Amino acid sequence: MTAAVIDGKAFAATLRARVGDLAAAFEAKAGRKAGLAVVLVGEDPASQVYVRSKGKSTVEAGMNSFEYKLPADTAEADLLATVDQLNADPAVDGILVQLPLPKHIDEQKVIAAINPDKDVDGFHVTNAGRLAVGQPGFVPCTPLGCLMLLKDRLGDLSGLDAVVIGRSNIVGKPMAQLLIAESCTVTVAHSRTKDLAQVVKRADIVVAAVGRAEMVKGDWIKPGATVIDVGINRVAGAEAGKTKLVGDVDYDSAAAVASAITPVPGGVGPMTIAVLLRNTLVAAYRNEGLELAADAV
Ligand SMILES: NC(=O)C1=CN([C@@H]2O[C@H](COP(=O)(O)OP(=O)(O)OC[C@H]3O[C@@H](n4cnc5c(N)ncnc54)[C@H](OP(=O)(O)O)[C@@H]3O)[C@@H](O)[C@H]2O)C=CC1
Ligand SMILES: Nc1nc(=O)c2c([nH]1)NC[C@@H]1CN(c3ccc(C(=O)N[C@@H](CCC(=O)O)C(=O)O)cc3)C=[N+]21
Repeated sequence: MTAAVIDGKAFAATLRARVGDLAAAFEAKAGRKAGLAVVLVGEDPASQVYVRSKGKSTVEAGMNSFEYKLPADTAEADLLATVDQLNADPAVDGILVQLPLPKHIDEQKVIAAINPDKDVDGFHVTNAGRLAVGQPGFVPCTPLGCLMLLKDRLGDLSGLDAVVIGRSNIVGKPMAQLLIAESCTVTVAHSRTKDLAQVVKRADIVVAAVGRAEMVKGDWIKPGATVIDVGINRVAGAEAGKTKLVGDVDYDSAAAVASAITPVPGGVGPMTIAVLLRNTLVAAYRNEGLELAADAV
């Protein structure tokens, strides 16, 4: 079998277009644009690329982008003051503080400072709790993007065996919550999991969010399974001095057995940004007390 390629880039473009239409409708009703503030502390080149890309997509979708670039030695108190200022700013509907933060800053403290109703990353404990108990709130962008791709491909997920590899607060755990809510039978694997290959072999759905280049091999995959590769790993390329992006899944061997698979790049990554815009739009409607149909976007 040669797996179908799940085109996250194309799906994300469609989602961004829908968000753009609704952002224009929001502006007409509210008399202002929806706004996303992105805060970057330090000069990590990969983070700078993401932040630039987020800013560009935000403006393209007809929303305001407010970028805050703070030096790497910014004091925690000053970052918390910036978050407070954004919490109080009515032009800002969504706040994203790019992670990871420099070592001297307590990430949990910063996330806790964000108003949960502006927490478009869905990282605040209030939103994690809402997801866990099935209340409306903000869901982290990457796992929600993965779920959209899965539902688009498979329709009803109920009764399917899903294995999530990784248990981080930003990807693995919320991904597992979403799949439980879809009535999958969910296994969460991590670095202490025994016989990972055998665990993965059971799965109709494999979500790999490990951070280890090409770790998941084709012979771990059940024939016909759907594989979602969240990993973004920069490795040495074929040409000397050049690098390339690879996922957490060994693409060629997995594509030979899976029925469908996301590529890296062009899979989950573009979905993350599109869902961020979607969450910002939803935040804007809620913050203005305007109706937005649950299935609008
Ligand atoms: N496409 C996108 O938009 C995004 C991509 N990413 C990418 O997704 C990947 C995961 O990110 P994130 O969740 O933040 O990473 P973390 O490092 O926070 O978590 C990695 C998880 O993988 C587990 N793990 C590590 N090694 C192994 C192993 N050998 N076998 C089994 N499990 C293992 C860890 O287990 P333990 O808990 O036991 O340590 C941990 O739970 C990264 O490649 C990241 O770049 C992340 C966010 C967005
Ligand atoms: N508060 C916070 N929220 C995040 O959502 C967040 C974060 N911090 N820190 C870093 C991770 C990582 N992340 C990605 C977003 C887009 C791509 C993406 O668009 N990737 C392209 C390739 C881009 C390239 O070529 O480098 C793709 O996969 O096709 C990847 C990774 C969001 N993150």
